[in-house]
Amino acid sequence: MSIHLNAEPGQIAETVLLPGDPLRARHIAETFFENPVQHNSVRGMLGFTGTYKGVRVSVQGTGMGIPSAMIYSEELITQYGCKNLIRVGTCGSYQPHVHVRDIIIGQAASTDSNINRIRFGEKTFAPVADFGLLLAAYQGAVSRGHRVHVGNIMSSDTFYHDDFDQYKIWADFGVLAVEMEAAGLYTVAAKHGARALTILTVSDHLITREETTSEERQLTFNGMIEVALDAALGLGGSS
Ligand SMILES: O=P(O)(O)O[C@H]1O[C@H](CO)[C@@H](O)[C@H]1O
Ligand SMILES: O=c1cc[nH]c(=O)[nH]1
Repeated sequence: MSIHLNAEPGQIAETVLLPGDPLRARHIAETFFENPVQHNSVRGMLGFTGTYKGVRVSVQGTGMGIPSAMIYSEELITQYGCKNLIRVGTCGSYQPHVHVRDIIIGQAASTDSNINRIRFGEKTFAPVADFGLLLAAYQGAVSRGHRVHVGNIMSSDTFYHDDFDQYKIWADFGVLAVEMEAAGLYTVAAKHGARALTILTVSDHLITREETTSEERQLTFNGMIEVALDAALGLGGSS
Protein backbone atom coordinates (compact mmCIF):
# COMPACT_ATOMS: atom_id res chain seq x y z
CA MET A 1 0.00 0.00 0.00
CA SER A 2 1.11 3.56 -0.62
CA ILE A 3 -0.30 6.87 0.57
CA HIS A 4 -2.75 7.24 -2.30
CA LEU A 5 -3.25 3.62 -3.45
CA ASN A 6 -4.63 0.78 -1.33
CA ALA A 7 -3.75 -2.06 -3.70
CA GLU A 8 -1.94 -5.03 -2.20
CA PRO A 9 1.68 -5.62 -3.30
CA GLY A 10 1.67 -7.43 -6.66
CA GLN A 11 -1.94 -6.46 -7.40
CA ILE A 12 -1.04 -3.88 -10.07
CA ALA A 13 0.39 -4.99 -13.44
CA GLU A 14 3.70 -3.75 -14.87
CA THR A 15 1.77 -1.94 -17.61
CA VAL A 16 -0.77 0.67 -16.53
CA LEU A 17 -3.13 2.85 -18.53
CA LEU A 18 -3.62 6.27 -16.93
CA PRO A 19 -6.76 8.27 -17.71
CA GLY A 20 -7.31 11.48 -15.77
CA ASP A 21 -10.94 10.55 -15.21
CA PRO A 22 -11.49 7.67 -12.72
CA LEU A 23 -14.82 6.87 -14.38
CA ARG A 24 -12.99 6.42 -17.69
CA ALA A 25 -10.76 3.97 -15.79
CA ARG A 26 -13.86 1.96 -14.83
CA HIS A 27 -15.18 2.16 -18.39
CA ILE A 28 -11.85 0.85 -19.74
CA ALA A 29 -11.78 -2.04 -17.26
CA GLU A 30 -15.41 -3.01 -17.88
CA THR A 31 -15.17 -2.68 -21.66
CA PHE A 32 -11.75 -4.12 -22.46
CA PHE A 33 -10.42 -6.22 -19.56
CA GLU A 34 -11.11 -9.88 -18.93
CA ASN A 35 -11.84 -10.51 -15.24
CA PRO A 36 -11.22 -6.95 -13.97
CA VAL A 37 -10.62 -6.57 -10.23
CA GLN A 38 -10.74 -3.15 -8.59
CA HIS A 39 -7.37 -2.50 -6.92
CA ASN A 40 -7.88 1.06 -5.68
CA SER A 41 -10.61 3.12 -4.09
CA VAL A 42 -8.62 5.75 -2.15
CA ARG A 43 -10.12 9.22 -2.83
CA GLY A 44 -12.44 7.60 -5.39
CA MET A 45 -9.49 7.44 -7.79
CA LEU A 46 -10.53 4.09 -9.24
CA GLY A 47 -7.98 1.54 -10.41
CA PHE A 48 -8.49 -1.95 -11.88
CA THR A 49 -6.34 -4.87 -12.95
CA GLY A 50 -7.30 -7.59 -15.41
CA THR A 51 -6.04 -9.12 -18.63
CA TYR A 52 -6.32 -7.98 -22.22
CA LYS A 53 -5.95 -10.80 -24.77
CA GLY A 54 -4.30 -12.80 -21.99
CA VAL A 55 -1.78 -10.13 -20.99
CA ARG A 56 -1.99 -8.68 -17.49
CA VAL A 57 -2.70 -4.93 -17.52
CA SER A 58 -3.99 -2.27 -15.12
CA VAL A 59 -5.79 1.03 -15.41
CA GLN A 60 -5.52 3.79 -12.80
CA GLY A 61 -7.21 7.20 -12.72
CA THR A 62 -4.78 10.04 -12.04
CA GLY A 63 -7.05 13.04 -11.53
CA MET A 64 -6.52 16.32 -13.33
CA GLY A 65 -3.25 18.22 -13.46
CA ILE A 66 0.46 17.54 -13.19
CA PRO A 67 0.70 17.37 -9.36
CA SER A 68 -2.01 14.71 -9.13
CA ALA A 69 -0.65 12.69 -12.08
CA MET A 70 2.86 12.82 -10.59
CA ILE A 71 1.66 11.40 -7.27
CA TYR A 72 0.08 8.36 -8.93
CA SER A 73 2.96 7.83 -11.38
CA GLU A 74 5.56 8.03 -8.60
CA GLU A 75 3.71 5.57 -6.35
CA LEU A 76 2.95 3.15 -9.21
CA ILE A 77 6.61 3.01 -10.19
CA THR A 78 8.34 3.14 -6.82
CA GLN A 79 5.80 1.26 -4.63
CA TYR A 80 4.27 -1.20 -7.10
CA GLY A 81 7.09 -1.78 -9.62
CA CYS A 82 5.15 -0.53 -12.64
CA LYS A 83 7.37 -0.18 -15.69
CA ASN A 84 5.15 0.99 -18.57
CA LEU A 85 2.80 3.94 -18.02
CA ILE A 86 0.49 4.96 -20.84
CA ARG A 87 -1.67 8.02 -20.32
CA VAL A 88 -4.97 7.94 -22.22
CA GLY A 89 -6.49 11.40 -22.08
CA THR A 90 -8.38 14.16 -23.80
CA CYS A 91 -7.02 17.40 -25.22
CA GLY A 92 -7.86 20.63 -27.01
CA SER A 93 -6.47 21.07 -30.50
CA TYR A 94 -4.23 24.06 -31.30
CA GLN A 95 -3.93 23.32 -35.03
CA PRO A 96 -6.32 23.62 -38.00
CA HIS A 97 -5.29 20.21 -39.38
CA VAL A 98 -5.86 18.42 -36.03
CA HIS A 99 -9.57 17.72 -35.79
CA VAL A 100 -11.93 16.81 -32.96
CA ARG A 101 -11.82 12.99 -32.35
CA ASP A 102 -8.37 12.67 -34.01
CA ILE A 103 -5.71 10.82 -32.00
CA ILE A 104 -2.51 12.54 -30.86
CA ILE A 105 0.60 10.77 -29.58
CA GLY A 106 2.69 13.04 -27.38
CA GLN A 107 6.30 12.76 -28.51
CA ALA A 108 7.32 15.53 -26.10
CA ALA A 109 5.50 17.72 -23.62
CA SER A 110 6.04 21.45 -23.26
CA THR A 111 4.67 22.99 -20.10
CA ASP A 112 3.94 26.21 -18.21
CA SER A 113 4.35 24.27 -14.96
CA ASN A 114 7.20 25.00 -12.55
CA ILE A 115 7.92 21.34 -11.79
CA ASN A 116 11.18 21.23 -13.69
CA ARG A 117 12.29 24.74 -12.77
CA ILE A 118 12.07 23.58 -9.17
CA ARG A 119 14.29 20.63 -10.08
CA PHE A 120 16.67 22.02 -12.75
CA GLY A 121 16.68 25.74 -12.02
CA GLU A 122 17.18 27.90 -15.12
CA LYS A 123 18.20 24.90 -17.23
CA THR A 124 15.46 23.29 -19.32
CA PHE A 125 14.61 19.58 -19.15
CA ALA A 126 12.73 18.22 -22.19
CA PRO A 127 10.13 15.63 -21.08
CA VAL A 128 9.84 13.02 -23.86
CA ALA A 129 7.95 9.79 -24.53
CA ASP A 130 9.51 6.34 -24.70
CA PHE A 131 10.33 5.77 -28.36
CA GLY A 132 9.47 2.05 -28.41
CA LEU A 133 6.01 2.67 -26.94
CA LEU A 134 5.50 5.62 -29.27
CA LEU A 135 6.41 3.59 -32.36
CA ALA A 136 4.12 0.70 -31.35
CA ALA A 137 1.23 3.06 -30.69
CA TYR A 138 1.74 4.95 -33.93
CA GLN A 139 1.87 1.76 -36.01
CA GLY A 140 -1.20 0.44 -34.20
CA ALA A 141 -3.14 3.65 -34.79
CA VAL A 142 -2.27 3.68 -38.49
CA SER A 143 -3.16 0.02 -38.95
CA ARG A 144 -6.54 0.65 -37.31
CA GLY A 145 -7.19 3.48 -39.75
CA HIS A 146 -7.19 6.34 -37.24
CA ARG A 147 -6.32 9.91 -38.06
CA VAL A 148 -3.21 10.18 -35.89
CA HIS A 149 -0.71 12.98 -35.25
CA VAL A 150 2.63 12.67 -33.45
CA GLY A 151 4.41 15.65 -31.94
CA ASN A 152 4.82 18.15 -29.17
CA ILE A 153 1.91 18.66 -26.79
CA MET A 154 1.34 21.29 -24.10
CA SER A 155 0.80 20.27 -20.47
CA SER A 156 -0.84 23.29 -18.90
CA ASP A 157 -1.36 24.02 -15.22
CA THR A 158 -4.52 25.96 -16.04
CA PHE A 159 -7.63 24.90 -17.91
CA TYR A 160 -9.17 28.40 -17.91
CA HIS A 161 -6.79 31.17 -19.00
CA ASP A 162 -7.37 34.91 -18.49
CA ASP A 163 -6.15 35.45 -22.05
CA PHE A 164 -7.79 32.84 -24.28
CA ASP A 165 -5.41 33.68 -27.14
CA GLN A 166 -2.27 32.80 -25.13
CA TYR A 167 -2.34 29.37 -26.82
CA LYS A 168 -1.23 30.94 -30.11
CA ILE A 169 2.43 31.21 -29.06
CA TRP A 170 2.50 27.41 -28.64
CA ALA A 171 0.53 26.84 -31.84
CA ASP A 172 3.03 29.02 -33.74
CA PHE A 173 5.81 26.67 -32.62
CA GLY A 174 3.96 23.58 -33.87
CA VAL A 175 2.54 22.33 -30.58
CA LEU A 176 -0.44 20.15 -31.48
CA ALA A 177 -2.78 20.38 -28.50
CA VAL A 178 -3.20 21.13 -24.80
CA GLU A 179 -3.76 18.74 -21.91
CA MET A 180 -2.66 18.83 -18.27
CA GLU A 181 -0.46 15.86 -17.23
CA ALA A 182 2.05 14.50 -19.77
CA ALA A 183 5.05 16.66 -18.80
CA GLY A 184 4.75 15.43 -15.21
CA LEU A 185 4.34 11.80 -16.24
CA TYR A 186 7.34 11.90 -18.61
CA THR A 187 9.49 13.54 -15.95
CA VAL A 188 8.64 11.00 -13.23
CA ALA A 189 9.23 8.12 -15.67
CA ALA A 190 12.59 9.59 -16.68
CA LYS A 191 13.64 9.95 -13.05
CA HIS A 192 12.92 6.29 -12.30
CA GLY A 193 13.88 4.68 -15.63
CA ALA A 194 10.31 3.69 -16.51
CA ARG A 195 8.69 3.92 -19.95
CA ALA A 196 5.93 6.44 -20.53
CA LEU A 197 3.67 7.54 -23.35
CA THR A 198 0.68 9.84 -23.74
CA ILE A 199 -2.11 9.06 -26.20
CA LEU A 200 -4.86 11.66 -26.49
CA THR A 201 -8.18 12.05 -28.25
CA VAL A 202 -9.07 15.58 -29.31
CA SER A 203 -12.17 16.49 -27.31
CA ASP A 204 -12.39 20.15 -28.30
CA HIS A 205 -10.83 22.70 -30.62
CA LEU A 206 -9.43 26.06 -29.59
CA ILE A 207 -9.71 27.52 -33.10
CA THR A 208 -13.16 26.28 -34.17
CA ARG A 209 -14.49 26.08 -30.55
CA GLU A 210 -16.07 22.69 -31.40
CA GLU A 211 -16.63 20.58 -28.25
CA THR A 212 -17.62 17.05 -27.24
CA THR A 213 -19.81 16.24 -24.24
CA SER A 214 -18.45 15.03 -20.88
CA GLU A 215 -20.28 11.71 -21.46
CA GLU A 216 -18.47 11.22 -24.78
CA ARG A 217 -15.13 12.02 -23.08
CA GLN A 218 -15.85 9.40 -20.39
CA LEU A 219 -17.33 6.62 -22.47
CA THR A 220 -16.68 6.70 -26.18
CA PHE A 221 -13.06 7.48 -26.95
CA ASN A 222 -12.36 3.76 -27.36
CA GLY A 223 -10.07 4.07 -30.40
CA MET A 224 -7.18 5.42 -28.34
CA ILE A 225 -7.76 2.76 -25.66
CA GLU A 226 -7.38 0.00 -28.25
CA VAL A 227 -4.23 1.69 -29.55
CA ALA A 228 -2.84 1.90 -26.01
CA LEU A 229 -3.72 -1.73 -25.22
CA ASP A 230 -2.21 -2.95 -28.49
CA ALA A 231 1.01 -1.11 -27.64
CA ALA A 232 0.89 -2.70 -24.17
CA LEU A 233 0.43 -6.18 -25.67
CA GLY A 234 3.82 -5.91 -27.34
CA LEU A 235 5.31 -5.49 -23.87
CA GLY A 236 4.26 -8.97 -22.76
CA GLY A 237 3.71 -9.39 -19.02
CA SER A 238 2.60 -12.31 -16.92
CA SER A 239 -0.92 -13.62 -17.54
O1 LIG B 1 -9.39 13.51 -20.03
P1 LIG B 1 -8.22 13.63 -19.08
O2 LIG B 1 -7.36 12.42 -19.10
O3 LIG B 1 -8.64 14.01 -17.68
O4 LIG B 1 -7.31 14.83 -19.66
C1 LIG B 1 -7.70 16.18 -19.87
O5 LIG B 1 -8.97 16.51 -19.33
C2 LIG B 1 -8.83 17.25 -18.11
C3 LIG B 1 -9.40 18.63 -18.31
O6 LIG B 1 -10.74 18.57 -18.67
C4 LIG B 1 -7.33 17.29 -17.82
O7 LIG B 1 -7.01 16.23 -16.96
C5 LIG B 1 -6.74 17.14 -19.19
O8 LIG B 1 -5.42 16.69 -19.26
O1 LIG C 1 -6.65 20.18 -20.78
C1 LIG C 1 -7.48 20.20 -21.68
C2 LIG C 1 -8.20 19.06 -22.07
C3 LIG C 1 -9.12 19.13 -23.07
N1 LIG C 1 -9.33 20.32 -23.68
C4 LIG C 1 -8.65 21.42 -23.32
O2 LIG C 1 -8.88 22.49 -23.89
N2 LIG C 1 -7.75 21.34 -22.33
